[in-house]
Amino acid sequence: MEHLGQYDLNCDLKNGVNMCCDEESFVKEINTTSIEYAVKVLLMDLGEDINREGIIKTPHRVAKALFEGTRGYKQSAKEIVEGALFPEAGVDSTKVGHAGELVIVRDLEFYSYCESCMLPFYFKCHVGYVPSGQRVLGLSKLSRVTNVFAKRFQEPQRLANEVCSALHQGIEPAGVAVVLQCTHINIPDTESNFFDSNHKGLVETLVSSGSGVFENNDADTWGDVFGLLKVRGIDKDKVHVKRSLDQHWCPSLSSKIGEINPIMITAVSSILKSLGEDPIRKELVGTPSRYAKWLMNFQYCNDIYVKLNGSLRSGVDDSLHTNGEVSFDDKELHSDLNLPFWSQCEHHLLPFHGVVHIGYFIPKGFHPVEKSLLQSIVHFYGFKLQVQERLTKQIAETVSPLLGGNVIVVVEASHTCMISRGIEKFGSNTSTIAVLGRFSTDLAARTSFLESIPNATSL
Ligand SMILES: Nc1nc2c(ncn2[C@@H]2O[C@H](COP(=O)(O)OP(=O)(O)OP(=O)(O)O)[C@@H](O)[C@H]2O)c(=O)[nH]1
Ligand SMILES: [Zn+2]
Repeated sequence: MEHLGQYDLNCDLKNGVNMCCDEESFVKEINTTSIEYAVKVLLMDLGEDINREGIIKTPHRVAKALFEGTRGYKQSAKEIVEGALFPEAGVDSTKVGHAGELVIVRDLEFYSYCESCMLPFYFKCHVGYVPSGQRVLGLSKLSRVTNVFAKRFQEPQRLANEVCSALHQGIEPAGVAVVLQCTHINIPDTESNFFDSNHKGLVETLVSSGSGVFENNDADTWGDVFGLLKVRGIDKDKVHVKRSLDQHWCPSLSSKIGEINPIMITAVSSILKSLGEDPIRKELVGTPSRYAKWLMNFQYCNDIYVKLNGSLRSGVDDSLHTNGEVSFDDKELHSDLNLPFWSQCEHHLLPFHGVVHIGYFIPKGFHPVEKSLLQSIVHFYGFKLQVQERLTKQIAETVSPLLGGNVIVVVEASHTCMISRGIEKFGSNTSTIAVLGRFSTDLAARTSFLESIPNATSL
């Protein structure tokens, strides 16, 4: 069990500005100039034209998103709790000092910012407490207090400790228990495991924190918590597991950084400072390099032949080009499904990721095109500053001459910019289609391809 850091409730009050205001007034309160300047430096270092249509407003959007995503630094957990404690006697309040029964709110969904790589990470929070002093807290405040600490640069264990400690100090209950299920995007290292089909696109971790009657991992009270979390597949052995120090949560901590332009590192450090963070705080020391390295994955490069070192031709069975002589009746529909991709939304510099499905006709008895070649093309267009419609079109236009001119490409993706901020629609995802040749006129062909796409479990 991690030691509960004595959370300093008063630090909030020093600069506690109630930032639960609407977006308009929020935007007026922040000064985005320095972050916008730093984002322009980063975009230029990626080889981008900062005046091009899709990204001219990106520096402002990124600044706004970062301020929104870290507004917890300016919010006060103490104020949220103070106004929402209600008198309520427990069932057996005659027994002196009876603590009362567990109250737990489950399945609260949030995004926080990873302090190691500055990418948003998703977490599901289950937070409970055992009331004492015949008072209960307004249920929504358990979520609001969690959000104060979520909207910061965080690491899962510290996040759980801070939520637990702030609630304990605010409610003065018999004890608080917090369990977080955290998920972090994990893109392949564009050098090493680019095509590793076992690559896990998301990494997960489970953490907990307890105070008072939950201070001890083996306390009976944890039994009640896990009794109510069992239905979510969460049990004690998975949560109260001792993690070795080198078991990194953030995938960027286990990948080599290599050469990073110091100008980019300075720009990212200035972004952290503008957000009120301290870039020399030990957990943040390597973060500017790691974030710059992430961005370098999406460097501007338009020469697919260079990038795919000429393999565009070698993986193709030339007979696919004898389309003229082979009638469509002698062709069969071929589907290459679930080609993973990761990309970066050019509007917010936030990842969107998912799968690409490619359909085309091949003469009966001929070999389909190497899947790895199609995967290279998908990665080539994915690892750019993109919008999903353009990505879909570029893939279709590039594979079409290789696949005989009749292609359909479907991209299914989840956009971090629509889930972790702005409209915050958890679980939403976007599908886009591009069709060329026969697929643009033949509904039956499109339908039979779309029917071959498996139900996306989670994107
Ligand atoms: N068509 C399309 N839009 C995208 C894609 N990725 C992000 N966007 C959208 O880009 C738009 C940018 O809109 P703006 O109003 O300039 O920026 P914003 O204020 O951050 O927008 P919100 O996300 O609505 O808060 C948003 O509506 C995003 O959803 C994409 O791949 N395709
Ligand atoms: Zn991270």
